[in-house]
Amino acid sequence: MISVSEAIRLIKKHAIHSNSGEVPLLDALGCVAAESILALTDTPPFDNSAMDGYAFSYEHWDKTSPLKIVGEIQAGTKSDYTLKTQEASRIFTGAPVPEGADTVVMQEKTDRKENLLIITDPNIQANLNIRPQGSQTKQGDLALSKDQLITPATISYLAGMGLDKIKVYKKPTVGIILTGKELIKPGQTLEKGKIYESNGIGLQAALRNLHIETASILTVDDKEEELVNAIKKMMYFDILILTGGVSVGEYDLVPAALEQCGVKKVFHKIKQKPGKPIYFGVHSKGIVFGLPGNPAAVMSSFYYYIQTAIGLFMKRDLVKKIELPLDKEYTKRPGLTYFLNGKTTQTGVEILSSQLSYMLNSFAVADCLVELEEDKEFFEKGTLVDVLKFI
Ligand SMILES: Nc1nc2c(c(=O)[nH]1)N[C@H]1C(S)=C(S)[C@@H](COP(=O)(O)OP(=O)(O)OC[C@H]3O[C@@H](n4cnc5c(N)ncnc54)[C@H](O)[C@@H]3O)O[C@H]1N2
Ligand code: MOO
Repeated sequence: MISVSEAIRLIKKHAIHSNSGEVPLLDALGCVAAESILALTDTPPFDNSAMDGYAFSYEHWDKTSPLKIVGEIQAGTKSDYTLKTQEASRIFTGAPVPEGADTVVMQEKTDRKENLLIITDPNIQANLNIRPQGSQTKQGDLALSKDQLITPATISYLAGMGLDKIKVYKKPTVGIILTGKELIKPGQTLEKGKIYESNGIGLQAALRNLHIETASILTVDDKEEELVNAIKKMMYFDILILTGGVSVGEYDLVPAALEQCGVKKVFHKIKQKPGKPIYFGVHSKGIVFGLPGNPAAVMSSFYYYIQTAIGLFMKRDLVKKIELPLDKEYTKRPGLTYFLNGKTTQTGVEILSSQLSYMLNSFAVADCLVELEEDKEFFEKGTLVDVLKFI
């Protein structure tokens, strides 16, 4: 059995590193830009109005007499006239400012009688309510730096500059194999000896949280031939995740089946709780995690180990730990690192009550994993501990 830190070191050594490629803008959500982007055009592309109101030339405005309204410009249209002295144009938010105008007054600050306009606010300033061409980004400016995380706002920003694709570090492809004769789908009637399969959807949800769609999920019986066939079908994924069948019983066939398929074991078993029998291996096209079947072990292994690997593909640090004081004292067995589900509070972190690896009732309401170091047994109230907040 190896330590948690050695397991992380080995995953970092063997996980296949980032691969970049162009993707449609929406698919870049949650990815990191693999190129810097220079603005192709000025944004905004033309001087336009920030308000619904009237455009006029402040410079030539005679405040003692009304302005004459000579036209109207809607957003999406353009004006074909140049305003002369003491002329104004009705204008709407986003519409191009007509030639000859340098200021827009919002309609609430005017009094209009037919086509005559009086500006009622004496404090109007020149250039008010005009959004100048290129005031956000000028053609050729650095619009986005390489290595920037793409958020919904980044996507909107880039689309606003006319981009529909971007080069990013690609998300890994992920396949899942669920093993166990006892598994039936939620929604079916439960027979004695069977349980509802829940790891598959849990892993899919955890992946979707990182904007990764699982390409394929297979459920197989604990039969070597079935398992080998399923593994062979799924070996083209960057990351293959199996659940169940990694312990020591006669029906724990995953490590042997992986070996038959040419997967090279990197480690099997970590000094930790839950998820002690976790398996990690490599083959020419990808990496393989064999997670124990217990649902809490699946979840904590995902957050800690699989997110580390996914982060390497995507050039993102997905396992960010913070230090928080324990709200209450805690005693554990020495010799194993504990990953406990917890809840962050105003003052620190609370370790939730039910922590056995077959139970998810407290994990279901947790917002973090608390990592308690291998060698220590007693943690007094206020001890600073590593906390991995869920994304
Ligand atoms: N003699 C020993 N027995 C066990 C040891 C050990 O060291 N010596 N380790 C225990 C620990 S710790 C764990 S964790 C489990 C891991 O067992 P497996 O990886 O072989 O997993 P299974 O036996 O197939 O399943 C464990 C548990 O999880 C349930 N399960 C499986 N798949 C699903 C699923 N998709 N959805 C929901 N629940 C699932 C399964 O029914 C079992 O109850 O081994 C201990 N034993
Ligand atoms: O490692 Mo197991 O997941 O404790 O039951």
